[in-house]
Amino acid sequence: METKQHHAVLFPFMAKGHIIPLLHFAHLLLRRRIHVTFVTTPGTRSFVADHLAGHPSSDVVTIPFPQLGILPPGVESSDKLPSMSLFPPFAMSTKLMQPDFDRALVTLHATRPVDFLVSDGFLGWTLESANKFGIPRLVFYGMSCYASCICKAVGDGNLLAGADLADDDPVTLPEFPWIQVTRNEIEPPFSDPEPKGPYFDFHISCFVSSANSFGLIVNGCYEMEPFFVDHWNRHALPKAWCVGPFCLAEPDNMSSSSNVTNGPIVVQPNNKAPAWWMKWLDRKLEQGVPILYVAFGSQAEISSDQVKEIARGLEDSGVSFLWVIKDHDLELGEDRFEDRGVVVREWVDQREILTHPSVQGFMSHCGLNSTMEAISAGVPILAWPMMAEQPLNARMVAEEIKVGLRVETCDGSVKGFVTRVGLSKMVKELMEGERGKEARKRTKEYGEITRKAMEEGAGSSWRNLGLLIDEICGRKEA
Ligand SMILES: O=c1ccn([C@@H]2O[C@H](COP(=O)(O)OP(=O)(O)O[C@H]3O[C@H](CO)[C@@H](O)[C@H](O)[C@H]3O)[C@@H](O)[C@H]2O)c(=O)[nH]1
Repeated sequence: METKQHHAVLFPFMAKGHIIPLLHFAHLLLRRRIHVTFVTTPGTRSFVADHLAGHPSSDVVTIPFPQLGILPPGVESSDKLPSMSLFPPFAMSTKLMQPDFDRALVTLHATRPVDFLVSDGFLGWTLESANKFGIPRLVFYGMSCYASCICKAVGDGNLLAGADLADDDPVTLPEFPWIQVTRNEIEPPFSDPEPKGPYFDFHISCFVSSANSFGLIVNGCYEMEPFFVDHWNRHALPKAWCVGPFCLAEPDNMSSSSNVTNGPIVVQPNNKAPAWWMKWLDRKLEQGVPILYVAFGSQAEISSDQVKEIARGLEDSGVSFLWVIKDHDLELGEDRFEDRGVVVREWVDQREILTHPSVQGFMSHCGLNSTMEAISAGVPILAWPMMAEQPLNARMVAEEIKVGLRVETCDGSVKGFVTRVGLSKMVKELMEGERGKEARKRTKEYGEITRKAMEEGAGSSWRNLGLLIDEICGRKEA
């Protein structure tokens, strides 16, 4: 007997670090035979469509990105902003998409009733849209429960209120006395002694919408942070559902499936020629040379002085490396690395790199996606957080689950400059030292845990997603 195919609408915030995990999540839903409509803007449509690979149970719907005078025309993804100082107006301008989104939802709902909406935490206004149609909303913030619990503890306790608190003074969290944070580790406006202003109000309205949503989906598994998941679910709303790591979602390449229950499944062959850096990694594997992968996500801003110092530090370390940089023009004199290190100035398939057997370490800014991709590949991290909640992810990595080490800054501040000496010392420690060895062992253990969690049928994340779908779709049908 055929069962009704459920329909989910997914609407990420316009940033690669937010779109990518929801694309992976889309594949998790497609594997459950749920029809997915992915909402995005025209400028990111092809990126989204490529990832969904024309899956017949998926659609891509675009709505225009609002054009505000303050933002450069044509920028529809925060990683394309010329400066992250434009992030607040970029994020706030998404509110102007509501009328178009509402119209899109009317059509979608009339054509194929929507069972639930998954939308980004930054798109708080989508709760109101969903409520108009009685559609339950799941929120995705792209944060671990560890980081969410710390942010909540800091906010609820007003812990950074003291005007005389210096930026690097440690503050102990009463709820988690083994954790200390500094003002420099919390993103403005929340690090201000008295947070206020339109961007603060914007976030507060997003938090309120989030708390009033059906649930929070977490890009991680319960076993990675059980204490913090339980803490969140006892003291905060909405309920957190650990259904990841999303990067372990296998694409469901169905070529034909209008009849979703019994449709033939044809796996499309991967005809892509390997990128030159993957061939380089293969060669290094044959030579038995371990590689440090160096990358800082899609939107980190690093000064050219700092980039040049990274080059010197990598050179001094004697370690072999593959370094992806966003700055296409900066002159680094790469020839001096000879065959020991390569610099890639293109978009790479990061997961493909991290799962290559020659990659034995990852110097990372600790965006949550990169963190989860490294852990699930069993690659230990050299944490160098740059912005957003990355300092908290770095704490989780180095102190809580101990799957990595941290770079040393010249003044001990999380925002401090990293010299060639500090960098090469920690690179060597990660790749060759005892602490690196210990972190590698623990990362492999956590990698195994994450893979088990995602196992079809038995894994905790797999089962959680099943329970969530039953609950949310059941509610709709009741
Ligand atoms: O050449 C590249 C560069 C990046 N990526 C991918 O892009 C994503 C980047 O995400 P992430 O590592 O989380 O970094 P950001 O882009 O910086 O992510 C933003 O979004 C994350 C999720 O909310 C937050 O944790 C970060 O702090 C925030 O900066 C990852 O999946 C990478 O694999 C590639 O595949 N190829």
